[in-house]
Amino acid sequence: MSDLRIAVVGTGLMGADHVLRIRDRIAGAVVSAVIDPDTSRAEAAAADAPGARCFSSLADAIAADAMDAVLIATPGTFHQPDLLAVIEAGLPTLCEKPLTPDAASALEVVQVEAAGGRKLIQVGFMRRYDAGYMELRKMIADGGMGDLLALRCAHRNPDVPDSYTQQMLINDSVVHEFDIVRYLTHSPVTSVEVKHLKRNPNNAAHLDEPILVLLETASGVVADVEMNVSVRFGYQVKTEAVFADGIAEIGRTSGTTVWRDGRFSGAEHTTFKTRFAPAFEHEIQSWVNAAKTGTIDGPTAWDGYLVAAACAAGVRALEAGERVEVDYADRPAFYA
Ligand SMILES: NC(=O)c1ccc[n+]([C@@H]2O[C@H](COP(=O)([O-])OP(=O)(O)OC[C@H]3O[C@@H](n4cnc5c(N)ncnc54)[C@H](O)[C@@H]3O)[C@@H](O)[C@H]2O)c1
Ligand SMILES: O[C@H]1[C@H](O)[C@@H](O)[C@H](O)[C@@H](O)[C@H]1O
Repeated sequence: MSDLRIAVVGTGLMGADHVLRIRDRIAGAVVSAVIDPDTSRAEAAAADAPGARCFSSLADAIAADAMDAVLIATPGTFHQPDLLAVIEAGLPTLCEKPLTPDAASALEVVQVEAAGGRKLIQVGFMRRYDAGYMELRKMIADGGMGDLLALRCAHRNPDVPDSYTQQMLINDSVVHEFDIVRYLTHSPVTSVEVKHLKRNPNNAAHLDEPILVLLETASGVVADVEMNVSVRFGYQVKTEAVFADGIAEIGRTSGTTVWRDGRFSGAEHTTFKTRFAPAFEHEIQSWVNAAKTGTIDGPTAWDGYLVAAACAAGVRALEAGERVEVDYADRPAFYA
């Protein structure tokens, strides 16, 4: 079978990284088009992808029949029109998280996809492809450690761009925990509460963080998430699962520890690019394999909608300072 021709939409931090990954690490696919209104970025990405054509809009690339599948890596606020366009064009698509930044526009994507009768949209919740999270999910399902009582999560970023807003603490960052908590527990998030921790003086003036987010699932598991985006010294995503008969922890270090001069030291990641590199690779290879048969293999648009609905409650909880119940639309039979 010939290589899958992928158009990468948005060639910023994430899109440029995906271009290199597809070129160097993914089998059976090539980057055939790069799309960005910022032509210098598109050209820089094209230079990394032999044979790729540059476009300034997805519409132009679709009109030129430049791809078999699409990888959307633009900021979430730009996702919805492109998602509707790829559904209309029948193109299997991997869309970086969030599906869209609000529940109403996410639900519209779901409804349009369902009406078209083909699952074409996969959402980039790459933690589902991380070895640690996969092992933890299995451990929870196996039940060998007894009931799962709680999840204790830390999500720490060294910094964020100037364009990062207070609401993005929830719908750009904790968005990952909204998905993974449901994935780990097989149970939807039903309520959200947010507490402000003591403000970090290192953060930008418009950000009031770190925050502590409490997610409760229908099964009664509470997950607490320390969301902290100005730690400066590293990137860390870790989860401790508290069971009745033991504790499991994933994500603490990136490898070798050294014992020297009476002290232990070890490496820690400084970016999601390395922390989740194997997960991104696993995610994209699975998606490529499925896209070659015209479908997807991972979190669906419905998963993206559920997270968007939970994030909407999260933003209300952040702003109102009170516990907020999540309001979900009924699941269309198409996603049963
Ligand atoms: N899974 C992860 O861990 C992870 C990590 C980083 C970013 N992301 C996601 O990836 C996406 C991109 O984030 P980023 O940090 O790379 O952003 P970025 O700002 O670095 O890059 C975005 C690029 O998109 C371009 N763009 C904007 N509108 C466009 C349009 N309509 N068509 C084509 N290009 C357009 C911009 O010019 C820019 O070059 C976001 O959805 C973000 O949440 C995911
Ligand atoms: O877009 C990024 C990305 O999703 C990272 O995985 C996450 O740690 C950051 O908080 C977020 O801003």
